[in-house]
Amino acid sequence: MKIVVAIGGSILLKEYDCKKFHEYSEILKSLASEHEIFVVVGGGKPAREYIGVVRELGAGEAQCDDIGIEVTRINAKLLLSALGDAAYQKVPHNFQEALEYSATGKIIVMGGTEPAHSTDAVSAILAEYIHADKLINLTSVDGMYDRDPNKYEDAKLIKEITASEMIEFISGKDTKAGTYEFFDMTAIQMIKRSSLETVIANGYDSENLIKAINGEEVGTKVISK
Ligand SMILES: Nc1ncnc2c1ncn2[C@@H]1O[C@H](COP(=O)(O)OP(=O)(O)O)[C@@H](O)[C@H]1O
Ligand SMILES: O=c1ccn([C@@H]2O[C@H](COP(=O)(O)OP(=O)(O)O)[C@@H](O)[C@H]2O)c(=O)[nH]1
Repeated sequence: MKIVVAIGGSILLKEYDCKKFHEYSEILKSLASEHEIFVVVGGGKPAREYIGVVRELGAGEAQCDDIGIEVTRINAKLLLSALGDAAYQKVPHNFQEALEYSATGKIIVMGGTEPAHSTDAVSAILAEYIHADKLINLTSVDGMYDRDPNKYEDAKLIKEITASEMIEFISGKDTKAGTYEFFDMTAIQMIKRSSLETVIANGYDSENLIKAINGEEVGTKVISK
């Protein structure tokens, strides 16, 4: 299978250390013996901190996004360091480059592309671009809830949702640099139009990636309609 894995910066850089990079590099290498793997890495706390500084310096939102993109690419480089020879050692800056580099047969790792969306959107566009079989989005919570689980103790996990329902849910949410809500609109629209099989799961437990690939019940399944 061709699989796009989005790993939130909140997972890889919860602490500023190499543990999660190592853990994911081992799993991705073993998956790559059977599947074609593309990874999209988010910015996490470092991106939000840098965006905060440049915003204070007077930068507009698109420029703040640009700083965020740079940070996602640094995170992508860190994962490339962990993956070594199993990955193509250059971060694609757009989808065409990602496709080009994948001809090497190696794991591809990228960050952001252009302003006005998050890496969730990058992963969904990439999945459409390369005709992926599956998109797996690994984030810091167990999936999509009926409301923010970090704010509401009684929030309920949604096991299955259609892309159309998600669009309704997310419309009107904040879209400032560094704070693209849980899932951004562009990402969901891509999932809807490309009939992409998508799972959102908790990336703190890297076993969830294997479960999602094997079609076991984990996190939230997004149905593309
Ligand atoms: N309905 C929701 N379901 C799940 N998480 C939500 C929801 N609304 C807001 N969140 C928040 O979204 C956060 C995950 O998104 P984000 O911080 O962008 O992570 P990532 O680094 O994985 O992109 C969670 O920590 C959670 O607090
Ligand atoms: O293609 C991209 C990817 C990222 N970003 C910026 O980089 C930040 C960090 O990316 P991430 O996907 O981690 O966003 P988050 O979900 O944390 O807002 C985002 O908030 C955006 O400001 C962007 O503008 N374009």
